[in-house]
Amino acid sequence: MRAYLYDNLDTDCREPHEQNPSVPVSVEELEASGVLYWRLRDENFEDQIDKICADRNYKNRDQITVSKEGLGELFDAKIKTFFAEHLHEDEEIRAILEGTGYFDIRDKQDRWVRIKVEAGDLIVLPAGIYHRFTLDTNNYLKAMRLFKEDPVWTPLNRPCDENPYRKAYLEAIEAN
Ligand SMILES: CSCCC(=O)/C(O)=C/O
Ligand SMILES: [Fe+2]
Repeated sequence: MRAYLYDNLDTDCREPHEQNPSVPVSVEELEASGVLYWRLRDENFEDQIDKICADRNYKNRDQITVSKEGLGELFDAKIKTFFAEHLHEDEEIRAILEGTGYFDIRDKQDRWVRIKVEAGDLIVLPAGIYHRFTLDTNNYLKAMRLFKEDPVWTPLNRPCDENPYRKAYLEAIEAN
């Protein structure tokens, strides 16, 4: 995982969009925005996932392959939905199994922070954070999705600042 400020250029979102010079964002700075990150080791990948699930009460899991082959005729629509700035009323928890991609999150100052993920990365985006996702130019990512009960992945597109989960998120990071 590597995180940095996004350059905000209006070109292909699958390009890196790293500023020049780059402005790196640390795991601690991501945590200040409520984003959690783990690096999972190959040797005991499953054990580490199981432990995080037990600690954080994630009871269920499934997998998604974000690629033309994996999503078939839904591919174009899904890619568009993923990259529209949105929030969810539950955490978005993804363990990357194969491939690469970018999660962009809005930090406390409402700047886009780009998080490059690859196999072995586990990321938790809190409920209420504005974010988006895109593949990179490799056009392939396979992820495990973890959730507590039933998944609540309905994307609520910005603006939805009156949403109670948005308000709770802002209060939580201010208190942080
Ligand atoms: C990498 S999983 C697909 C992206 C997704 O589920 C989502 O909600 C993006 O914000
Ligand atoms: Fe999302």
